[in-house]
Amino acid sequence: MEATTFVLFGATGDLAKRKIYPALFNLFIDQKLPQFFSVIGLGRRELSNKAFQSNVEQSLHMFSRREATDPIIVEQFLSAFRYSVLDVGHKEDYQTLLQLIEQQEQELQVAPNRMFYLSVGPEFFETITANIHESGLGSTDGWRRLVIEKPFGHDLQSARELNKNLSKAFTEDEIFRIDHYLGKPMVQKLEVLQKSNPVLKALWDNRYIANVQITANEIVGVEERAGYYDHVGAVRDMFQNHMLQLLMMLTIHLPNNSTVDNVRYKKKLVMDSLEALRKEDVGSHVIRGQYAAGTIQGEPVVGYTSEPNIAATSRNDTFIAAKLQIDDYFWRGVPFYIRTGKRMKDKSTRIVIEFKEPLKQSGANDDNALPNLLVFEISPNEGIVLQLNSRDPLHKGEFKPLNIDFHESQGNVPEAYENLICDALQGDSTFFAHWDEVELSWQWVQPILEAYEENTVPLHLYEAGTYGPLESDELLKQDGYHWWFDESKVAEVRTEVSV
Ligand SMILES: NC(=O)C1=CN([C@@H]2O[C@H](COP(=O)(O)OP(=O)(O)OC[C@H]3O[C@@H](n4cnc5c(N)ncnc54)[C@H](OP(=O)(O)O)[C@@H]3O)[C@@H](O)[C@H]2O)C=CC1
Ligand SMILES: O=C1O[C@H](COP(=O)(O)O)[C@@H](O)[C@H](O)[C@H]1O
Repeated sequence: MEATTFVLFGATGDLAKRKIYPALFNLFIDQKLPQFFSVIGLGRRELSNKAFQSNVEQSLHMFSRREATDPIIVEQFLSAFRYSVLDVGHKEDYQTLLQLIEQQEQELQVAPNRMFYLSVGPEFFETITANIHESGLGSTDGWRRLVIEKPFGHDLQSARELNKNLSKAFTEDEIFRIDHYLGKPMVQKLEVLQKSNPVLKALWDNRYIANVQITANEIVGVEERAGYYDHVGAVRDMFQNHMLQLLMMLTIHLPNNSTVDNVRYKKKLVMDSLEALRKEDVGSHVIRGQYAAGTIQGEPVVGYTSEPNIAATSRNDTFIAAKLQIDDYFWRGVPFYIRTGKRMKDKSTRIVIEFKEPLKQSGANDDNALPNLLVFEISPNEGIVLQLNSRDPLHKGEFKPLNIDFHESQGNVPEAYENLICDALQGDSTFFAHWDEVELSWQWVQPILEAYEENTVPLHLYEAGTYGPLESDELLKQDGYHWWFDESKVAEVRTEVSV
């Protein structure tokens, strides 16, 4: 891997501490960092290199999946870290930074490859990229890359504005937009599983698939993020980015030897084929929810509007469920149900593919036959389950579901940020969001944002510790389906199964 200077804006922040340093450490242990690799951390507060290194070390002890117990290894890792004071609006700080980077590149005699990682609030993105451009930091003989964190805009118009401004300093090929769901190992496997397994490939369309359910349930509430969350809600925080990315990754049809460009092109095709939602139809396709007080894992929790720093009158959404249709050759007629919410009963991110039931249609004695399901468990555990119908040896003539269940051992699974940072260092943008996808995603959700803004869609309260408003069940019920694996339904299925 080529020599790299990793320039980290926001080096004293939460994301750096919880995700970026642990990811770099794990990559270091796995020998996946370039031989010549240095990190320059930036922030407004004054810190010596030593104090910065000590903060980084602390974050490893708190958040790394691998223990940072060997002092020699930890010392080697930390020796790559330097700190420089930078206020994003102070042009002179960029000159100091440039001198520091050039001095290091010369001392080490390495190529001037620079990766600028913006782990700061989105309000700084434009100022920082403009200053990188003007200061000469971006004028390098080596490569330069920009890594940015979501949110990429607040709506369609602001996203376009942001992109226009970023494009003044970096080309699309140089911009790596992180969507951490694309770094999750199971999401990265979706592409390979589908394109490299004829058995799945053959079933991957509307002839065999009845419906698809994509769920990201969270137990946590708004936590300390009121200032951010109360302005974005579930639709912007999770749906526009992570959930639509999951939809794209699942539904693209790729050739065996697909390239980054294929993946991006096919994702764009999916988004282009999504049936547009008219503002007046949002009420019949989208369920908006907000959590009320309830009980989670035996503990009482307050409702959203009683959370610290949330106004008692807030109508912000903490839950969304939506029905989408892709109008293309492969998926026409297959409903995709997507939901995500905070303060739900359990933490689970999964995709369930429910297959059609030709047996039912043939009039066979199939009262206890369940549909075939293929389940991708994304988190907290990673696994794949295939539910088939088998013969019940005790009750001849009846079916007995059989689950083929593979779960990855958790210790072996790299964190999303490890995968993504490693890819960005190699210049591989397969698992980063291209501007086309981002723009089309905002375009699709824009009528929802407007309907919410105009309050033309009901806001359903749901008790914390449940699976969201009952209306979300109705969304599927009207098509003859139900959400799989909500706990009560699992119990139902298990009763049928446990003979
Ligand atoms: N935390 C998380 O889990 C996630 C965060 N994100 C995104 O990552 C980004 C960073 O979030 P997070 O780490 O939580 O934010 P924090 O508020 O914890 O950190 C912000 C960082 O920005 C620096 N900063 C603030 N103002 C300035 C300034 N004027 N000049 C220079 N540096 C400044 C701060 O350093 P100092 O005070 O020293 O100046 C600090 O290092 C955001 O875009 C967020 O949306 C995305 C997904 C998850
Ligand atoms: O991006 C975000 O994701 C987290 C959920 O991520 P996960 O990896 O734990 O599933 C969510 O809590 C947060 O609100 C959102 O900003």
